[in-house]
Amino acid sequence: MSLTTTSNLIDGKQTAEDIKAEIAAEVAALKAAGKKVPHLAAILVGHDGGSETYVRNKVLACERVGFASTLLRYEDDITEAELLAKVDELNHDPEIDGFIVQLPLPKHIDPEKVIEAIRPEKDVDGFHPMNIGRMVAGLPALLPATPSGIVELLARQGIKTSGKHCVVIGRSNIVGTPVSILLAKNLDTANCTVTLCHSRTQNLAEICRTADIVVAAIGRPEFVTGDMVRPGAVVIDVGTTRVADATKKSGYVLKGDVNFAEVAPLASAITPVPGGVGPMTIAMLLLNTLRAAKGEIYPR
Ligand SMILES: Nc1nc(=O)c2c([nH]1)NC[C@@H]1CN(c3ccc(C(=O)N[C@@H](CCC(=O)O)C(=O)O)cc3)C=[N+]21
Ligand SMILES: [Mg+2]
Repeated sequence: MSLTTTSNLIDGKQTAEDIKAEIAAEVAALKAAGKKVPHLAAILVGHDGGSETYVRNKVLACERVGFASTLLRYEDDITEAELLAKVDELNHDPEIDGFIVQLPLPKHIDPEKVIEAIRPEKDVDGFHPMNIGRMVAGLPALLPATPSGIVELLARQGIKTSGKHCVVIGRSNIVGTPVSILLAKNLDTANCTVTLCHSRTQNLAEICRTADIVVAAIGRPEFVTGDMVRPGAVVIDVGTTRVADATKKSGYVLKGDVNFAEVAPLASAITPVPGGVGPMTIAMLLLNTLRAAKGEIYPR
């Protein structure tokens, strides 16, 4: 066993802690100036285990940085009309600076309708078409948290992106599509050449092997295998799927979209699951809430 192992692990947890410390300092300054602290609300419908964990982590993160937070819980038989009414209450509540509706929602509720009902100024998930449209147009916007977290993580790790070929796998509205747009932008932290791959892509493995940076956002555990990654590539794993495991006290293990055992030895840098992209998502949600509270994007 070597005593001088250098790790290629990208520490998303620590980077998220750094961002939270910066936010906490700003909150302290707001407080000192006699201003109200940012207030995030989260709507959670039903009892999905993953959603419970993520929302709990978001509330804990609010406490950590000095935000106020409110968790609104509803049973999964809430009607769409009732949920839309709750959204509108939050839209008009001057105490609430930003809020999210945790996804997925029960099948009888149309998530697009709920997202469109959120006032763009309070849409700290950055999912509203107004924020997506402004992002695409390069206008100031509340950016979706996972995509902006990935860009921020690469930047803070000193990973060069300009001119690099980035292959994004997955085209969801939440991750794949927006991260491909952000990474292609003419920004110091982006400027990539982006290829967006999905379930209909031909020669996926071959395309992946041409990537300097791979972003895996498919939602299928261990989808990216060693033969798909060029030695020296940077690998960003967005997946967090709970896979049943009777040997664990929780009854499950968290699996990324990357076969870590095969890919980590090849990669120049790789995000672990947990402790990679997930904590960054939460840090960027807090940053959006701070921006919303300060009226940075949509002046009040
Ligand atoms: N309206 C909405 N906004 C979201 O941002 C949103 C959503 N719905 N639905 C689901 C996805 C997923 N997501 C994660 C957030 C944190 C972790 C996270 O903190 N993960 C920890 C591990 C947590 C665990 O132990 O399960 C980690 O990777 O280290 C993961 C996933 C936000 N999402
Ligand atoms: Mg993660």
